[in-house]
Amino acid sequence: MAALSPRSRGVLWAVLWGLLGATVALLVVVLARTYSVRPPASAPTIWARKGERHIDPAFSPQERRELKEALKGAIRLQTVSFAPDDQNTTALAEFGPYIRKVFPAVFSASFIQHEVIGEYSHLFTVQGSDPQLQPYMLIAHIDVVPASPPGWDIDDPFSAEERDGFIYGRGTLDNKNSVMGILHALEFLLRRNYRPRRSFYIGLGHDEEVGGQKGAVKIAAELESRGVQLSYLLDEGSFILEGVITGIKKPAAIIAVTEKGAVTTHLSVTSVPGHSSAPPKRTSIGILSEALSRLELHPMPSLFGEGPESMMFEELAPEFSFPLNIIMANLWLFAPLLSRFLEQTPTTNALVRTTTAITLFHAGVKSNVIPPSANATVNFRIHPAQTVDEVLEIVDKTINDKRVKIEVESAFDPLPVSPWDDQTFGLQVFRKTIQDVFPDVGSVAPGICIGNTDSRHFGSLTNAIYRFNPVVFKPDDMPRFHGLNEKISVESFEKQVGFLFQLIQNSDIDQPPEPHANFHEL
Ligand SMILES: N[C@@H](Cc1ccccc1)C(=O)O
Ligand SMILES: CCCCCC(=O)O
Ligand SMILES: [Zn+2]
Ligand SMILES: [Zn+2]
Repeated sequence: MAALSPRSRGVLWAVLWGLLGATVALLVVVLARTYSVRPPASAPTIWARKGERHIDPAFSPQERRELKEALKGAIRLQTVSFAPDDQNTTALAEFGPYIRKVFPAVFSASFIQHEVIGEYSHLFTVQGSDPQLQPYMLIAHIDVVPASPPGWDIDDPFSAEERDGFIYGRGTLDNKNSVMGILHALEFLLRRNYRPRRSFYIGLGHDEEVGGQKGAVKIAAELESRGVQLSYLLDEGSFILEGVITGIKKPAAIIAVTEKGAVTTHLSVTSVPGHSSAPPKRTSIGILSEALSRLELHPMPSLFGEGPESMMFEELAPEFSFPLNIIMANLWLFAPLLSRFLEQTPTTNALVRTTTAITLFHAGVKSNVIPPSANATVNFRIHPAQTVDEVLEIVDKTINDKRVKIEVESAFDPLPVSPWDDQTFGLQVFRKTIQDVFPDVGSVAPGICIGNTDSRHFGSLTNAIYRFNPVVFKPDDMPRFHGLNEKISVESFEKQVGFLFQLIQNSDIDQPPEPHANFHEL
């Protein structure tokens, strides 16, 4: 220091003080955002409804047996979708008579209209006593993805076998639990002479797993032709996460306010067939395999923090203990650090970037014939901060091989982000109902549905589209989706029905009182 000229010493002191000032300022901002982050808006304590008695979701032992057996019967109907034009239509056709038999009150109520749409989908219109109240909609899907016995703990994925308190079967989580849960909640309310004030629709699509073009699309078009506008729509797509988000102790209800986009590409390479005894330097299989490997080895760029995923972590910040709470409340600063951690597992990596999944590969005709062609399908689920066009441009640049033909089978951009503020009616109802049925849930936060759902077809009927099933979801549940040992505990299913039983009643109030107001019993 002494060796420096007075002028240099002055500059150095200025720099040091400047750095200190900047550090202090940064610290103030970081701590202010952490500790001033609004605690998760808790639902109103007791939700008063004008002049109506509230019916508690207390189901008799007989009713609990009944709802369990009804779900099992639905699982046993193998309503499998293989492709848009390849479904088990026999089972789909049986589903209508089945629910008519299981839900007599729903099908006989004078104020409920049932319609079959697109041959195998179902639309119920439940006419409320107060036509002034804007209707809402609950949707779910009847169809399931295929399942075969190898790898399952039970003999038959469609047996609905009950074991250790769980009902096993394809569709127990995705999504017959919601189909049967919605109808059973309504059935139990009707048996208690309940008539809703606010009208609502129930839409049960029969081809969600293959895009929904014949079910949900037609239901939405029919309601649009009737001029229907919805106060909110609730579909599958997210859960009550327990032990899934590292660093959070209490269960967190994540309500997906958007869903990723998707693009399904078909890659192909053609070449001249010939005798395998005199092979060319490269075959179509080798060329395509190399292109696919490039896609897998060069994941899409991290966009973490540029979409609504940051809302989720900021809303959850108070649930984290120090120092994670500081990181979550300051993603503007720590997003790169957090994304490195999140990309370690498939489910959270799906929040960080557009995902790349090579799902089909067909090539070759015989072991001694040079393959005339090689074909592959790659399924991308697009991060909310990216578009179909941007993804396709990156795919083209990554493959960088004119011998590989790239075709788009289907594509749609990420969905709009639904409202998430204290004034949003649906959100108020969800918070209240979650508090009613899952009092140990520590927070309710917005999220992204990493898969795609039928709800994306209803954007012309409302902008308040939410994806959430009130089922506690643990780390070992994700692989069950479209995978092995799909199962739901009897307790979880009963609570799902209880949630829907409450949701219908809680949706009956006029408009939620100002948020954070004190609510009181009647
Ligand atoms: N829900 C399924 C099927 C689906 C695919 C693409 C669009 C819509 C639905 C999925 O997310 O994979
Ligand atoms: C939880 C994500 C659900 C995606 C929609 C489906 O696979 O039916
Ligand atoms: Zn599915
Ligand atoms: Zn589903």
